[in-house]
Amino acid sequence: MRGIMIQGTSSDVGKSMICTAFCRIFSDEGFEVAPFKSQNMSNNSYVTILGEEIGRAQGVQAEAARVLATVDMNPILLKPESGMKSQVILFGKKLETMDGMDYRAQFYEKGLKAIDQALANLAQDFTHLVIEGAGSPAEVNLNDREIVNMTVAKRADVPVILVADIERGGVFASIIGTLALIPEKQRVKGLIINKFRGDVQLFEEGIRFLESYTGIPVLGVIPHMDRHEIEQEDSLGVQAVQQISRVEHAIELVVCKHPYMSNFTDIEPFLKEPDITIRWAETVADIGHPDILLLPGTKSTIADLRYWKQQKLGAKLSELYGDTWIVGLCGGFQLFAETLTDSQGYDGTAVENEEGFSLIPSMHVEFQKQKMVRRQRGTVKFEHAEVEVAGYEIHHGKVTASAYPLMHCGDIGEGYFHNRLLGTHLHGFFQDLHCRTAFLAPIRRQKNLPIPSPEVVKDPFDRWAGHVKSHLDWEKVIEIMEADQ
Ligand SMILES: NC(=O)CC[C@H](N)C(=O)O
Repeated sequence: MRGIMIQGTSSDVGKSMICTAFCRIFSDEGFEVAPFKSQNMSNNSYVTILGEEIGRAQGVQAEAARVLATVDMNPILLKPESGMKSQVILFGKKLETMDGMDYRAQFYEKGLKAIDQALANLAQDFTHLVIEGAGSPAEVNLNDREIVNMTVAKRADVPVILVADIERGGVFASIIGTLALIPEKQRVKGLIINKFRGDVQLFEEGIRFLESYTGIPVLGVIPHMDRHEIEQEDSLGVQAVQQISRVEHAIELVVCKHPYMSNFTDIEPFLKEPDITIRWAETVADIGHPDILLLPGTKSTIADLRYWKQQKLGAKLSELYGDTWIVGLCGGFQLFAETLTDSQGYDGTAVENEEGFSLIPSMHVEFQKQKMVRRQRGTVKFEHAEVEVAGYEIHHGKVTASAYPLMHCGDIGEGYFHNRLLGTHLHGFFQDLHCRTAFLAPIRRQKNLPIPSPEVVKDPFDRWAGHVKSHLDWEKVIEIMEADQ
């Protein structure tokens, strides 16, 4: 099998997004291509159609490649939770919870085996892979135990393209420093300068310097793209999820930033609405009096509940209730319960009976061993519209409360919607344009904002891939990929 690996000079240089673009371009050109990342560390996961968990980025990249996402595309997923531990997901299934030391000591061999197995499985269905690295490949203290960068490039026997982010500065030093420290430097066959702002021609001299100093071609300088509308995956991307609207009387959306927040990709769809200002609240004092207060998912509901109790969020919620639209997604929804039970600590903190914020009468959450991982769809009745929504669930908590269900999934009620309080276990709820528009309609009406009619925009993958391709020497990329190592 052939392929190409994208490594970065550090985290958040845009590796995932470059891989997404490559997946779409290869797919356009008729390659049988799949994304791959050996190990992800993220609380944003993607649910495959078989109800297994992988990192969101590989799920999204599979969509870009127009193939079904499978667990082989991301065999190892670490989901950080309370107490400095992580839940280890192997081939889509929860294995165990470990701290970092144990993980490193016990998992290395198992991890390598999983990677080889996944690569072999992918080779049966695909001819080419777009492989994403993680963090920096130059963490010299980890060289003998790493299973995310050069180890993977070697095992898959693919060339590497190194991506650097010019926005954060130090682009020359980060490229040259990385090349000086990594093992297998000869695998690096190309460089990409990402997130460029301004006139690319002004960087000509920079390109010449890099090429003559390193002997490696610069394959392209990719200008920053503001509204690409493709989901971001790791928590560094959270900074990007905020927005100041220029619209007068804009809708104010405040998001509670739980210490163990997960699935923040649920908030990204609101960035597509130019009449919404989005702010984060780390403390109750940050909340103010917004139009919408959103409590996202959390890896450790009880731990975050205790954090917010200390902050006296309960009193704030009572003050806002009935006026502000209060939205809880997954763990955020569970916070609205009267009581929560986690006898065995499946959510991270063992407790028999923890009092919740009691916004929903007789709602009780019980955390169960069995993790509910599935895709779900249902019908939601809003004030003036009934919409079909599809999303996915990932939670241990089972909720008992049936009054005012938000939606009907067949004959089963899910979530809660009454008196401007909305809660659901469904991630991806606001991703749906029709659902988002119907939810926002009464708020827009009240604020005298125009209600847009949902229009279908150009496929964001096509737009992003077109942008990347037009700034790359694409023929050279193919040549690098098809050459023998
Ligand atoms: N994704 C989430 O928000 C999960 C909520 C909670 N930690 C559970 O497992 O039930």
